[in-house]
Amino acid sequence: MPDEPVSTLSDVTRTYGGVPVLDSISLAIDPGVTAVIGPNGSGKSTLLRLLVGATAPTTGEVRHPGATGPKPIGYLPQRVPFRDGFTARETLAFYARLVGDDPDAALEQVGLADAGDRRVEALSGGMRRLLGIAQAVLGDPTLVALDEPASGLDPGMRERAFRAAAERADRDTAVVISSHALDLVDDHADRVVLLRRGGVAAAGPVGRLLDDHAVDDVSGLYRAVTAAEARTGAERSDEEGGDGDGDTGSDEEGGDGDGDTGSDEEERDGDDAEPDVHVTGVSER
Ligand SMILES: Nc1ncnc2c1ncn2[C@@H]1O[C@H](COP(=O)(O)OP(=O)(O)OP(=O)(O)O)[C@@H](O)[C@H]1O
Repeated sequence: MPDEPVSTLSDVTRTYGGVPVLDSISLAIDPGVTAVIGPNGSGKSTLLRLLVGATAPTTGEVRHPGATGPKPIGYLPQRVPFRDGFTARETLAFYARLVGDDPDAALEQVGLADAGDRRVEALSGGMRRLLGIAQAVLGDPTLVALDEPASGLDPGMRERAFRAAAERADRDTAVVISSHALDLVDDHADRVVLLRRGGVAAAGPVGRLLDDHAVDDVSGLYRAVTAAEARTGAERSDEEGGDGDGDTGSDEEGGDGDGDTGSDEEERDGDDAEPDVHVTGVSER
């Protein structure tokens, strides 16, 4: 395994309307599959956007010491903007030409070989997602960041999408996947980053985190960490005479709220009343 991580975030804060969405995060992204999990609105998409350079940090630094090659970074955004009027194959061929890759092999890999002649606007939402994954991994990037690749896919396809993504990871390549599909995270992730209220609540190899928290799977880890943090928040609120935020439930099934609709200048609702229970600066290194 190379000594240097593929990417690093050093003390990164990202604010919207002056409110930190991610607060002083430090992470090293090593080769392998890293799953970014956490409740709706915890900053998963923002973390991926920061990683790929789609959003600039407000403070701190994102670096890519190990991301190399003609296309160092591949990215599947939460909503994929393909241009209408072209077929799936034509769409991929356009991007494939830029990096000398084979569009048909890419279609095959995500299970869209039979849909190559269909226009992108006629594809189902799930098929567009698969096409987005195929586009993201064209050119064999060293850092692949996929935002909710399994969202909207049927059981067979979500497994296929995750497997296709995970297979990209090797001793040089990091695949970072944000997802609410904790069963797939269990099956395919080497490491987990669990975001919670703007901070990294847990990060590290899956096996080690499960041992540390005495749980059997990633769902158990999610529940253990979010419940422990909610308790901490309630304790703090008791001490401060407040009422806590009572956010103990899992948001895994809370749909795929995208929270990614506005410009960076857009103001969001202030939530300053939330107890500040971030565990920041957890690094895998
Ligand atoms: N461009 C933006 N302008 C204003 N606020 C934003 C912007 N992008 C994200 N946010 C806010 O940042 C917070 C985190 O959003 P983000 O989409 O990163 O969370 P998430 O964990 O990916 O959520 P989900 O699981 O619902 O997709 C949310 O409160 C969201 O409203």
